[in-house]
Amino acid sequence: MNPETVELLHQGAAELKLDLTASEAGFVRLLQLLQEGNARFNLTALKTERDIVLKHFVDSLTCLRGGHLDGTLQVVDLGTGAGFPALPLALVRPELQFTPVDSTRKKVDFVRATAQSLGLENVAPIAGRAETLTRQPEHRDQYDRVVVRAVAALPILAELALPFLREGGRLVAQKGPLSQEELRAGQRAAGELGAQVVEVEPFALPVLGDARTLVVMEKQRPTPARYPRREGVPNQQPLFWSAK
Ligand SMILES: C[S@@+](CC[C@H](N)C(=O)[O-])C[C@H]1O[C@@H](n2cnc3c(N)ncnc32)[C@H](O)[C@@H]1O
Repeated sequence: MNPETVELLHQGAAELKLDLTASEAGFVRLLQLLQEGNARFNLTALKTERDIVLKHFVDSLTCLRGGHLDGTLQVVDLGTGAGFPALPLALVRPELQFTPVDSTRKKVDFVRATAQSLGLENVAPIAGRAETLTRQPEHRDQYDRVVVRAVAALPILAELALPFLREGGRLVAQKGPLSQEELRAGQRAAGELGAQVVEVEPFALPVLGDARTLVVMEKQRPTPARYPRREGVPNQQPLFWSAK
């Protein structure tokens, strides 16, 4: 990582009130592993150091806003792709135990190998679809948090994520700008699935200023057994949402 990019990483983190001195070497290595992975198979559309550092690393760290990930927690990263937001969060929060989930085995293999290479013992990825994993007793109602970035519209996320959570657990969804329609559908879906939207916080991505929204849902009752519907249905027929 060139010195200007290292500086941007620290500048972005400082806007989030994070000190990355202890984890800087991990981020430098993560960038290298991502670029090597990209050369072998197309892992992420972002290729430049600056884009990866600001739009993957710093963007992932914004999930820490609001303190929803404070403590010793079991956290699913739903639709982790190449490991976002789980890998940057795991680098700065060793007390969080991450289960990154993705339906694409190739991506999960990359995240596992990368976590091993970084010496991250708090990352244990699994391959599978949320609709199927949350039908398994070892994954349903088990986790304290689900984090998610860039996977689907809110009502779809609610159906895929809330079944992972224990009562009192929270879904922390990092989104772009949010329409009133999507928010309303998300609120109705949350209610249907046993949860409530407890926070909607618009903010600007550090350094770049791009619009982001952190949406937090808290699970208050068990999710009805009929959810999630079978694989693909939450995306094809989102609850309370036709604008997709
Ligand atoms: C656009 S990528 C986002 C990756 C990553 N979260 C990020 O922010 O860079 C969405 C990922 O979600 C995964 N995904 C979508 N639906 C899923 C489901 N139902 N269960 C598990 N993974 C899913 C896809 O395979 C894909 O890797």
